[in-house]
Amino acid sequence: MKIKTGIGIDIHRLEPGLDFWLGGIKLEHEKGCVAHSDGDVLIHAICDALLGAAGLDDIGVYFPDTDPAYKGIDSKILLKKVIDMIEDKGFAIGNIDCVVCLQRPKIKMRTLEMRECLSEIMGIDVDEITIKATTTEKLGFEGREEGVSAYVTVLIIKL
Ligand SMILES: Nc1ccn([C@@H]2O[C@H](COP(=O)(O)O)[C@@H](O)[C@H]2O)c(=O)n1
Ligand SMILES: C[C@@]1(CO)OP(=O)(O)OP(=O)(O)OC[C@H]1O
Repeated sequence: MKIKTGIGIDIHRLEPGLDFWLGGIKLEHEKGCVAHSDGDVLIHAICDALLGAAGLDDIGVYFPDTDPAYKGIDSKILLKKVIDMIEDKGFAIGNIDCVVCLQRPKIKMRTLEMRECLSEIMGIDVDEITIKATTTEKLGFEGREEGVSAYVTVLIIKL
């Protein structure tokens, strides 16, 4: 049995008047992520962690932000494509651990919904996905509510 780990980080700018997609669900907030896709920073970090663990390249290589095909795309579609890619290489997901750095809004009451959504796409038990949230105590770009960052580690297994 071969075990591999991966890490993924993504950051997006927050601006007023945009939808705020996070972990596959839409949050109620006056700002949303500036992006080529729907800007789901958590899903993008999960994709990069999975791709890295499987020895593949990063999300922007497979889904370039210059390609009109991905304009406004639902990041859940990209995640499904990444799952297919790692499964094609013979890997199964062990667990995924995530941290979101976001000053506002509070998201902890919605993380179960995110985990359920992601577990359905990834075909893994909801307990294998953990999502933590932290403000940055008003420090840095997250603290100034200029942006949001997500940090993800994964473990994948080749039987
Ligand atoms: N966007 C956020 C940020 C934090 N939380 C929850 O609040 C707790 C306290 O946050 P600190 O930044 O003071 O550590 C944190 O542990 C999260 O449970 C949140 O829900 N949404
Ligand atoms: C998802 C992709 C593709 O639409 O674009 P963005 O939504 O801008 O997101 P980012 O995390 O900057 O890069 C990955 C991309 O190539």
